[in-house]
Amino acid sequence: MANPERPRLIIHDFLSLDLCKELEFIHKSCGTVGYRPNVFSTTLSHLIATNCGHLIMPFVPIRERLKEKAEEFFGCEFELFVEFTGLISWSTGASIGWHSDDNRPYLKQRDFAAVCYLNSHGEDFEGGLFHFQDWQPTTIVPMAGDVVMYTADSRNIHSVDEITGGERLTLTLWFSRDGSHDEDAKLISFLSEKQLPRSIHETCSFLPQPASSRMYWFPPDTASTHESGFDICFARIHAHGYDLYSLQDISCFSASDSSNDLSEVLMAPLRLAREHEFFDEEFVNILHVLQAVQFYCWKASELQTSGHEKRINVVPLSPSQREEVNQLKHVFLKDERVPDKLFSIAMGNEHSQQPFNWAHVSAAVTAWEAYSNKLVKEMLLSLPYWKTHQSIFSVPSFDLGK
Ligand SMILES: O=C(O)CCC(=O)C(=O)O
Ligand SMILES: [Fe+2]
Repeated sequence: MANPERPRLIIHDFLSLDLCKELEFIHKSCGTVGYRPNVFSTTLSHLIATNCGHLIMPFVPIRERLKEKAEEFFGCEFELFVEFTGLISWSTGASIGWHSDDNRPYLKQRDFAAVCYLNSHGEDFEGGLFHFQDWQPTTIVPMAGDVVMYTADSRNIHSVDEITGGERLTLTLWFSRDGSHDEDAKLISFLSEKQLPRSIHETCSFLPQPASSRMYWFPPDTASTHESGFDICFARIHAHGYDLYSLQDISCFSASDSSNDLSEVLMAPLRLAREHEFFDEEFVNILHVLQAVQFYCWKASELQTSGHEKRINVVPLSPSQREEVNQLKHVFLKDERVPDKLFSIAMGNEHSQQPFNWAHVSAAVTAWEAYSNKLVKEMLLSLPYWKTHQSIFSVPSFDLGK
């Protein structure tokens, strides 16, 4: 029950499991380094920076529902503003001690928090329980679809236990009463500055572009060296059992040589390999590969039954190609055990448990293009309304001419 001294709210099943899965897809195909050790995040501005502004669309109705709920529950007679929206994943070893969410001078504008759990304790991860320091409930067991809302001040001191296995995922929002911290205005101006396609018919409008400097992860204790860091996209692709085959001559790169800009290789065309063969279709860069792989994981069960008949071209790797594949892996993953531990999918119920089939990967690429195209179209139609109102909202389909 509402306690005026400890204003907090727990709502079960606020988000559908389908939506949780879609947001998981977005995070795992776009996420970058987070704000704490072993934490990864996908902010809306990061999506725009990687030419994936269209992936904001699934967030729009949820942000509205959460804001409405916060205003209703916390009795705000006035409009709240969304100060931050992000997908945040916590891997093995991540935790946070007792704190309030406004506990830094630069966080004082935060008035309320909403944390939506997108996966479940005991199924997708171990550890990671949420605790309030006092008053009920003291412990919240994260379950997909549930939301916890609380004031960001010292009336709601809380902590998160260390994650001991798997990857815990949340959608986290902070709300502010201060309009100068409205995230929407910044996002709209960022979106407007980007070279957006003039129309959906412009080819490749949905192709992602890696933001190189932010896609590289370093373990907290060796932050200044390249020795045990790894590329996040590469690591996620690897965690699903794939390798990458570059069309570039990579013989000049070596794991210990940081004088070459290694990340260039991942910005260039790549092919997807698995065991002793590769799929002879070109992906424009590593983020393109990752989005296709994660889309396959998300939609695996539907793709299995859709009877996709497109001809696919799978080629055996020659011994020298196999060597190049291994060399590339060594450059970008270094010690494979570190990324495998952070992104282990052993606990998840992803497609690793279903028989692998290149035809389904091919079907996933086609389906991913259709999904992305649909969102690009919706975003392009919505943007003029967002600019006019300086607010990101679900434009009624009547206004969009649907
Ligand atoms: O993920 C959670 O349950 C809460 C995270 C948290 O306390 C924070 O990010 O400040
Ligand atoms: Fe917090």
